[in-house]
Amino acid sequence: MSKPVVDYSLYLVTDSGLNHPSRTLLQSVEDSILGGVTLVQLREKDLPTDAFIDLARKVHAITKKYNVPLLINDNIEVALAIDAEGAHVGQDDISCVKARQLLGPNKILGISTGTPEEAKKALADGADYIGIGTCFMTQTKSPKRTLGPIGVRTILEALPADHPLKTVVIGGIKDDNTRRVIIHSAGANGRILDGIAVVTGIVGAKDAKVASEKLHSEFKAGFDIATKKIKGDMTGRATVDSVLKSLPQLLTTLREKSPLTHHVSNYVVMNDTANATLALGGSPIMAPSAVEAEDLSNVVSSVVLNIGTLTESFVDCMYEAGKHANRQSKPVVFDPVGAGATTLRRETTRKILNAMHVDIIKGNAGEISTVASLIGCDTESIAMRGVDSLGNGFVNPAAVVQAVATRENCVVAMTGTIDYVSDGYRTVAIENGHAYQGRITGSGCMVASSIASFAAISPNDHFAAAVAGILALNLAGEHAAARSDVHGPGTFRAAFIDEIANLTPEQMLSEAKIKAI
Ligand SMILES: Nc1ncnc2c1ncn2[C@@H]1O[C@H](COP(=O)(O)OP(=O)(O)OP(=O)(O)O)[C@@H](O)[C@H]1O
Ligand SMILES: Cc1ncsc1CCO
Repeated sequence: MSKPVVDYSLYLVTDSGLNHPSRTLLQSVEDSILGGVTLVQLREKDLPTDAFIDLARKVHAITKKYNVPLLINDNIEVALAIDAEGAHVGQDDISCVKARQLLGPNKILGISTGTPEEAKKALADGADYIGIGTCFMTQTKSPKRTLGPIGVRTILEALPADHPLKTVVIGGIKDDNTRRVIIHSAGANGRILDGIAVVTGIVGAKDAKVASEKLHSEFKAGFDIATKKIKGDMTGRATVDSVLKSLPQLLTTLREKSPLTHHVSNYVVMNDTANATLALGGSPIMAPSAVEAEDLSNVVSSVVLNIGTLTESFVDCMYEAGKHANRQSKPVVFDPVGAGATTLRRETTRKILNAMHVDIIKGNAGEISTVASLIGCDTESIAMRGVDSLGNGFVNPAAVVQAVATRENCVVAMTGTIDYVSDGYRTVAIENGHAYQGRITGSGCMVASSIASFAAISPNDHFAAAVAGILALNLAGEHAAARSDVHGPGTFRAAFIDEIANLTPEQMLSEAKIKAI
């Protein structure tokens, strides 16, 4: 019999210890197949061979009924005894080469990998697929360091794009992280994960069929978006020209709808960001407790996460708020304040980018540079901090925002004398604003709030939201600085809030100094 063609998209890995007490493992397997599982691995670390064979036969009877391949974990003897479709081995089990010899050429063989080197070796040793993990911390595995989508991407990028080796991700994959794992791990070489391997999310779920259906549809949604990302598909994105024309209407809509934004922000700027949000026409709620983040996610229209004054409780709240905003498709604006300054800030920034999908990253040049290095942007080719660097520290700032936006599949707004915004497809430079903005604390944080208010009313175009958010405050900055009653940063601060409120939609068009790049 020739090797079966495998659909890796939803791969169930069983674990009797984690199986929901309301049903047997066999029921879990059948329900999950009815819900869309395309491949099953029977993993029984503690069963003696005879009992393992017995259980494997029963599972195989079910999988065969639905034409779903069954792989046996680790034990090649069991795989051969029941004529399973293949086997999966770990790094510490029988070697891939030996397993292939025993199984023959027509069985499916997979191996667990956690580094680019292991992945390349698996390819050379004749594996059909690799399981890449551990992606997130799980009940079954607690490695010292998890890969996160960024680590998964590094492994995908180490593999040749055109080789038939398939890839699945494993470790803490759930319905609420599947989509972003697939999108974020998509490699610059065009490699997209072929599937997700799930343990607890299915066998431990109350209803294995419903859980599988949800996981399958999240995988498909993520795969479609990742494919578009890889192809650089502009479908559905307005041109820069039409975005600029839409800016007055965006301000009008914001004022009509007055969207509520959940701020998990820092102690220094909380009051100013709340007032700036109100002056613009939005509604702020400053809520740093993780306990109310889920409730709030039902009523807010966007979220700002700001790491300015980092404490453990702030971080907990950011994870909760981000996770629930993702679940409800509400935009998340991330402001990695001082991201490069300390290990805690770097690590928190890395964890936030791994733990949720951030729709818009807003930062100054230093912060965006830190993000770029954390996510593995090719810093050489985007020419960061060169000798001829411009005011904001990059030889080519537009290339930096474009590269980070492409890699994270989000919008990046980099502030400074000139602001740069990109979604990876469209990039602009905004030349409005006044030096006084750089002389008061929190002007960047207020920009994040403004972007979040606009993102709430522009859910399908966060690029337009970021451009509008920056422009609105920069115009207010120019107007405030020109006032005869402004004599320095103190009077500017008050006048700035006034001028945010006084800004007219028409000025968003007539005074904008925005260039497409
Ligand atoms: N010299 C300047 N000329 C024009 N606009 C400026 C200038 N300095 C800052 N701005 C504007 O101020 C806003 C905040 O940018 P900045 O890069 O200073 O933020 P930041 O460093 O993150 O601030 P903070 O950490 O205090 O919140 C942006 O809208 C930017 O355009
Ligand atoms: C000054 C300062 N310190 C932590 S946060 C903050 C405000 C700028 O974001």
